Amino acid sequence: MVDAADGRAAARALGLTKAYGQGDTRVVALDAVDVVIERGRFTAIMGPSGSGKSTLMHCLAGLDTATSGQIWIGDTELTGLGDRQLTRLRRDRVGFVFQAFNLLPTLTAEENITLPADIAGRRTDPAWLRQVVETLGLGDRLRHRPHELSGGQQQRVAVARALAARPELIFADEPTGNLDSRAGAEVLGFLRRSVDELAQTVVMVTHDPAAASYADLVLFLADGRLVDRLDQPTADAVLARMSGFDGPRTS
Ligand SMILES: Nc1ncnc2c1ncn2[C@@H]1O[C@H](COP(=O)(O)OP(=O)(O)OP(=O)(O)O)[C@@H](O)[C@H]1O
Repeated sequence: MVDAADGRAAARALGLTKAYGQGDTRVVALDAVDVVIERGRFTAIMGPSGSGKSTLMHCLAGLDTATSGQIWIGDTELTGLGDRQLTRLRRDRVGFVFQAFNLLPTLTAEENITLPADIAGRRTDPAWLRQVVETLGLGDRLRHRPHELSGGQQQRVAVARALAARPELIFADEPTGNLDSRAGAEVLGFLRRSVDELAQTVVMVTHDPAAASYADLVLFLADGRLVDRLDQPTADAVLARMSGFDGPRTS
């Protein structure tokens, strides 16, 4: 295991606590979480509904701020950064894939992939883009608009968009939630390849043990705490661990 000072950490948190609301309505979504996300690995975050998975991802990605504790991406401490600095950090160093593909319908696949860089006034490295497109099997789909693509292909475009700027970290929140199991498996296979062949770092929140089995490591949350981890997970082993926690979601 890597400790918080290790250079292999793509992101890390120490004593990360996140509370919402005040007084009687106060909810502690994360309770003093220490976590290390290793570079060049595929990490899945699992746990029952309400256990804090999305909150953890949002805090690590700089989309939400901590109530207390510290968070780093690489060597940059997020806690203490202002909104503008956080926005720049997310834009330059983090890629996102969500359950909804969030593609612009009037743009081609290629235009969607390069849109974030275009908006930031930056050129996407053509050699890298070619490699991403090839790895994701999108070479013959670049001129298509989203409605001409299957759900799985649209999500692959969204993954390519997240990879285009060569981010230090990709966060994926239920990336297969809108896909049937075959298309979901395909997208997960491509996320896996982006780690194995493009040396990317992926953190994925999922409810699905089969999806988690594509990861190198599964972190389990329950009631806002990290309660377990599983290396080289299989779907069966993930399911067995899940059944040990409070009220795992079956849907
Ligand atoms: N903006 C918010 N305001 C108040 N409470 C919140 C907010 N966001 C999350 N919570 C609460 O924090 C806790 C953790 O929520 P979170 O969304 O991180 O869980 P999760 O594990 O991602 O759940 P799910 O699997 O259902 O998406 C829950 O009790 C939730 O109700």
